[in-house]
Amino acid sequence: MNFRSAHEGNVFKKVVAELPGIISKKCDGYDELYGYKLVPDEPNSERKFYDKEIAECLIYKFCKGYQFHYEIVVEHIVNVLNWRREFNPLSAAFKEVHNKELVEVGILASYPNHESNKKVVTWNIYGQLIKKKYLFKDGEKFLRYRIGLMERGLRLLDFKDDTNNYMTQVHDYKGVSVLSMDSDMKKVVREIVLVFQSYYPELLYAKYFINVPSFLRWIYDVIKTFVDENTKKKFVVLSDGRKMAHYLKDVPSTNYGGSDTNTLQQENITNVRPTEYGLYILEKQANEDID
Ligand code: HEM
Repeated sequence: MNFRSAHEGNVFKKVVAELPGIISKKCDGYDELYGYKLVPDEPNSERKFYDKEIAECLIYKFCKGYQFHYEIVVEHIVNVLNWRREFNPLSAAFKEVHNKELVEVGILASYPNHESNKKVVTWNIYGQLIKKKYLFKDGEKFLRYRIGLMERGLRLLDFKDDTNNYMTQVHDYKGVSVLSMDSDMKKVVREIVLVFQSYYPELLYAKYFINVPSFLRWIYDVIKTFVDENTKKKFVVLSDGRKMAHYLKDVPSTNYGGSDTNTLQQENITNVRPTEYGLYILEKQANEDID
């Protein structure tokens, strides 16, 4: 953790110290973030889930993301926890069964030899959805699928490791044509972009949009209007997908300019498990449902 001034260090300490009270008052006690417990366990609790170092790394991300402005940091943590309590992203990631056609286009891969924060890559092969517009009709289902993928991707990060605590994402738009984006799609895209911006701060390192022909740049310009400045700086648009190899050393398959003959599907990490605390929350919810 780096503090550029005493003020930053003080804000961080204040957030850590006051968070238990804030969460119990403003989040109905919901203290889970990306599967980790943000506040210490009760002294008499049977099971212990709190990992001080991880919790502080996560709180530090919020402080950094909101420029160590105490009120804004706290407001965002409260919003994120309340959103998680309602939306239940752990369920989207580890319990719900998503449409097979969506699952097929989201691939999680890990490249331990890559440079910092390019070690975990989510590939979204959205070009393959072009003839499947019906998948965008139910925006909620699409959103739950995409958030589930995001949460599972977060499990591959190591929040204690500065070289692997952000993720990289790739959108492959191969096959997308001029008349490809209808209003259902636009609505879904907008919603996901806003959810990522509001509830997943300081997690994206770089985002590549590949196989985007020049006549589709207008879509980029439209979507960019609802993306915040900081996120936009992380975007790279490439017309030729093979150029990906300039940005990710070990890219699979020659389609992305790599020498590896593996396909993306072969690299896909499917056996991602929830954290212990995530599992505990899911089990508790299941028991409450039975009651
Ligand atoms: C019709 C085909 C397309 C589909 C199905 C599609 C799908 C999506 C979806 C679901 C998202 C939400 C964010 C995510 O899942 O990571 C998204 C975001 C985005 N897309 Fe596309 N898209 C399409 C075409 C394009 C094209 C041609 C461009 C041009 C570069 C583009 C640029 C973007 C940008 C800039 C974002 C915002 C990313 C973010 O804020 O994280 N999209 N798209």
